[in-house]
Amino acid sequence: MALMKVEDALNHLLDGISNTKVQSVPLSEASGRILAQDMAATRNQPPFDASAMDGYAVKADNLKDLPAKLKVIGEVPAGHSFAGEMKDGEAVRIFTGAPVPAGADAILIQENTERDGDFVTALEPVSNGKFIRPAGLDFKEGEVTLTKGIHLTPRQVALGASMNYAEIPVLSRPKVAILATGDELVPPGETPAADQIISSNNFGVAGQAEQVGAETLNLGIAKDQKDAIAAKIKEAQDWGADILVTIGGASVGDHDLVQDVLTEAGMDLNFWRIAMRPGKPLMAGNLGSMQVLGLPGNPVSSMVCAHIFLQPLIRAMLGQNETQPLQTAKLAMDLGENDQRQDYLRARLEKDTATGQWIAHPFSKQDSAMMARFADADCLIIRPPFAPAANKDDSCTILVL
Ligand SMILES: Nc1nc2c(c(=O)[nH]1)N[C@H]1C(S)=C(S)[C@@H](COP(=O)(O)OP(=O)(O)OC[C@H]3O[C@@H](n4cnc5c(N)ncnc54)[C@H](O)[C@@H]3O)O[C@H]1N2
Ligand code: MOO
Repeated sequence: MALMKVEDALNHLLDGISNTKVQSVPLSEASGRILAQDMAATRNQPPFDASAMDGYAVKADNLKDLPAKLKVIGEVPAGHSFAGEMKDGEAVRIFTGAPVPAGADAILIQENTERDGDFVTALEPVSNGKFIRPAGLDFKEGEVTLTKGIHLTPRQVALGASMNYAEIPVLSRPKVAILATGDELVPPGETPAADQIISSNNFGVAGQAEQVGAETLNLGIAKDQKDAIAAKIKEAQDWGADILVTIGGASVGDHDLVQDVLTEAGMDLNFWRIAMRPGKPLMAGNLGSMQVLGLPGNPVSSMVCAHIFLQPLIRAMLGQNETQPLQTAKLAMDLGENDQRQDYLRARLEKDTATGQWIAHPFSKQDSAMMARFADADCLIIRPPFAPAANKDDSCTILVL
């Protein structure tokens, strides 16, 4: 079977993906979510002409000849209104956020006054409208201030609150169930037998899924037995997974059963085996409405495939279709010519202090089982299939991790 190009596989995977599942969440849970509908203000903000300062509501014309003595006819704190109308020669004591009394057209800050009993003397002039926030200054009723599809930041959540929404309609988080497979695996914290290792990939993959907005379910570890794997697939379906991610058992060995079990359960295979390194045995398919992504078991392979395939899939389900931005760096060493598989070389980044450019140092060992090296990497150097040999200082394409 020929290997499929990464780009073609990604196009197949993302073709027709969307998510129309919408839920309402309280404001306290809205930050970081994707807004599912336009949101219009249900009121003006401020809802009235409001004082921006602590001082006196005045008529600006009364302050032409200074000092000007005005009679203080009342007081209006925030949350209260002044009943009645102010006339020439009068002032109302006012505080920040309070509605401006009828008849007043400016706020004189208290620092520019002298108070004496029921009278206040203005020491400075004030222009018409000074320190008054007109009704609707911030936003007006009916105005769409939050548009569908945005990634809600804390600022936008605060805006939603000030528009008087207690809940916000957001796209549901894609549900990603993650299954590790293999007789050799035990969960972290247990005592493995001499021939066993610790299952680690599922935690890294879950973290990557959550990073881009998914909800995850750790299905644990299935032994290399068909019925054990089948039971876990059923568990994913019962949970309502949008995506089932399997880890391991994707290759061609006698104990690589995952694809067989999925096929027996009714999966339509989308693609299998990609021209990439690491990640060659990657598989994708559909089991009913559930997307299935079969990641290779080697720890670095599963993590790189999650970057290149799982994260874009989740993001597409959240309507976020732009691709991960790639950058360029200078190579710190010569590289030989590449074969048919697109290479993702683990590398450390260093900043050239003279030019400000990134310099990428590929690790000398690139074994896809070496998680400690991968954890230390800053980027992946992407080398297309059949890339010619490259020299130190040549430009290279990197994906910053
Ligand atoms: N004859 C061939 N053999 C292999 C090929 C091939 O094309 N022909 N491909 C190789 C490549 S490339 C990869 S990658 C691996 C992937 O194989 P599987 O997806 O079947 O993975 P496993 O065999 O189950 O495991 C590989 C390796 O990773 C460890 N592993 C698995 N799951 C976990 C986990 N959850 N946490 C930590 N480590 C895990 C497992 O113990 C193995 O050491 O196949 C090559 N073989
Ligand atoms: O290409 Mo496989 O994904 O090691 O290491």
